Amino acid sequence: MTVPGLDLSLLGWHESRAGDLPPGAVPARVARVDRGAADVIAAGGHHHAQYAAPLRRAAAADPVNLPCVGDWAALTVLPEGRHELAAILPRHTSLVRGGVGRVSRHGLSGDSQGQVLAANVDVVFIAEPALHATDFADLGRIERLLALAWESGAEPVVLVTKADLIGEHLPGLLDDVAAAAPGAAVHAVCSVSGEGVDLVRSHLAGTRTAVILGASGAGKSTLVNALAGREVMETQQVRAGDGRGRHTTVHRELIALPGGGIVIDTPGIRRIGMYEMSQGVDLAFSDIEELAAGCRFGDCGHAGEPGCAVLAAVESGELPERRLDSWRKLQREAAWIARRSDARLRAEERRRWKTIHKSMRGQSRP
Ligand SMILES: Nc1nc2c(ncn2[C@@H]2O[C@H](COP(=O)(O)OP(=O)(O)OP(=O)(O)O)[C@@H](O)[C@H]2O)c(=O)[nH]1
Ligand SMILES: [Zn+2]
Repeated sequence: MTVPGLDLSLLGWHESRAGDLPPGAVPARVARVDRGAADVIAAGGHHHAQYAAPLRRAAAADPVNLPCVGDWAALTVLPEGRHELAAILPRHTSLVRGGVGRVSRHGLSGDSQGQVLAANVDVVFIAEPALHATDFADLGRIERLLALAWESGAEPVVLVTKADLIGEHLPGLLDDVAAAAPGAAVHAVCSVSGEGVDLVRSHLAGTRTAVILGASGAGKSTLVNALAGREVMETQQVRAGDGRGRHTTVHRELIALPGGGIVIDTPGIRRIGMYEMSQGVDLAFSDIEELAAGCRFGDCGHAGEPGCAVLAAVESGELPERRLDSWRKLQREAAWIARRSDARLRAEERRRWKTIHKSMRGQSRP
């Protein structure tokens, strides 16, 4: 008897990961997470799987260990037929958001440490409309999202969406965007006419996984639909226990595109808050880092010191002053986030020592 199986390589599975699986487990990709459980896709089909005890313990110790969309997991079947996630396989990349101080009832993310929003992402698309309201694309927002993208370890690609809206100004805008995005590809896209959609698709070749970041109204959903060639919100036939069909509407957060490639689209990624991004900021502003190497003083603050190559580049017009300001702002933001997580670590350390001291005092009492 053959069980019709899904080809997991279409979801980005590589046999090289098989060695990470514990014995008796099969690979499954996390399509959506709930408290304490996840919807996963395995070769045998879709399953709703609870987290096994060791996974719950690891997640309680550090929420970074919580399964997230895009994770590859080890799936096991319990004797009573229930599915369980035994472990998360090592992540190649992760989009991490700094702690939000949320206390969950089940203690799975009961402190304010980092939270992984998506894992094993190869490409981060940054969608910025060519025109929004009355203004052109916001270069500062592109730079900020680029810093987050670089930090994740994935390849950043900037998409200037709604390219149809600015006509002859497009080439000039693309030049400005390219200058704000050193090291990243920049494409113009119009999801309505389909122009540029193939360029977007080319970054997904070989079943790569992407996320799309961008402000509300940037055209993310329209682009996903253009890539998928259909409405992604779909009505799916689900077999109920009594064998009769029933209809449910599922919004999948992990979308396998018909032409190959996977797009992760979650509300959490859409609402971008604070992430750790100090390394990402350095990478997003590699042009300024390079210029700074030419400053006379190694610790130059680029604030009027003699022999400052960065200010000289602003003076000559090589570096837009806007970009220097944007860099300063993001560096301050990154430092603030880093300080905050340091303070959190110190507070935790203090708590731990307090507990240890308490128990030691208890022991030394006669
Ligand atoms: N002219 C033009 N309009 C577009 C294009 N792409 C999207 N739009 C329109 O822009 C609006 C917002 O698009 P969405 O795809 O919903 O934006 P989104 O980024 O998913 O927004 P959120 O769901 O709020 O995050 C819609 O009215 C779209 O029809 C485009 O290429 N050209
Ligand atoms: Zn300098």
